[in-house]
Amino acid sequence: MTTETGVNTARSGRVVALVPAAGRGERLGMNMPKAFVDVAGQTMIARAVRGLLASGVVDHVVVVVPSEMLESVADRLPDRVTVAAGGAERTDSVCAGLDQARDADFVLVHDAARALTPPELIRRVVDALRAGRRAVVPVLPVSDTVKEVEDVTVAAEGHPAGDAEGHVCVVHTPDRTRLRAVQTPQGFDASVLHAAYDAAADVATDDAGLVERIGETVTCVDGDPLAFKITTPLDLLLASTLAAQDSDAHERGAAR
Ligand SMILES: Nc1ccn([C@@H]2O[C@H](COP(=O)(O)OP(=O)(O)OP(=O)(O)O)[C@@H](O)[C@H]2O)c(=O)n1
Ligand SMILES: C[C@](O)(CO)[C@H](O)COP(=O)(O)O
Repeated sequence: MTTETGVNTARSGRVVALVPAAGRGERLGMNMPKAFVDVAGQTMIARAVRGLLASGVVDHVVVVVPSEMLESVADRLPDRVTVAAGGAERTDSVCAGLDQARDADFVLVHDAARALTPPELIRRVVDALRAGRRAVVPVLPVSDTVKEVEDVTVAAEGHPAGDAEGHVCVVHTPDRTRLRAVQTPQGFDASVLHAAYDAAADVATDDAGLVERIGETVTCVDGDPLAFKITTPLDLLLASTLAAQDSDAHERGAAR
């Protein structure tokens, strides 16, 4: 980035990516930690790490795995990748990774479950950090109408008595043009992420949520549909199909 006076303000510094991969994968229902599930010949965690390294903008990766898998993973790590033991909640796992990223100037936090994230998206996040943004999230417009709802069995007084049978009712329809679905990697100036985690009183569903709570501005860059989170069996089917198509296309290209 260049200012009006011609001074280059691009920020240099070491980029460390944390890959929380210690989740149980309850919604996927494969009876194994989700990050170790195969997607067309490679585990989710291997795909996520390869994408980060292929971006060319990440210096080091810390994968955060269930504690019982620490030793087996440590035995077969590629260069520039280290491992930490995760915790009960995603925020605990990110905290464990952050402890191993004390030398970072910029930190990316990237779900192993977003295994097909294109390297271009990772570069967009890092470019925004280097241009001076302190917290960056990739986002997509929301295509469904989203409702805020309330369980009327636990609602405040004023609802009709007949509603108190476990109905869920709509209380509000937010303006969809102001909503975005948020992906990863989320990128941060390291000092900002450390401050957010130091101040965190409870868990949040994403890292930028903790950064918002300390009053920092979070900047949006374009996300990518391929960075979807593999959460359910349908997501896994989609990811496996896309990844298999991609490797078929590579093989056809190599055979030409
Ligand atoms: N205690 C946890 C929980 C989640 N994660 C990681 O955070 C990312 C996003 O979480 P999610 O997709 O919800 O994974 P799970 O927690 O495994 O899924 P579920 O809620 O269905 O069990 C995943 O890469 C997951 O491995 C983690 O490192 N530690
Ligand atoms: C961090 C995240 O991927 C941003 O969309 C998401 O909030 C993780 O949520 P999950 O319930 O842990 O999958």
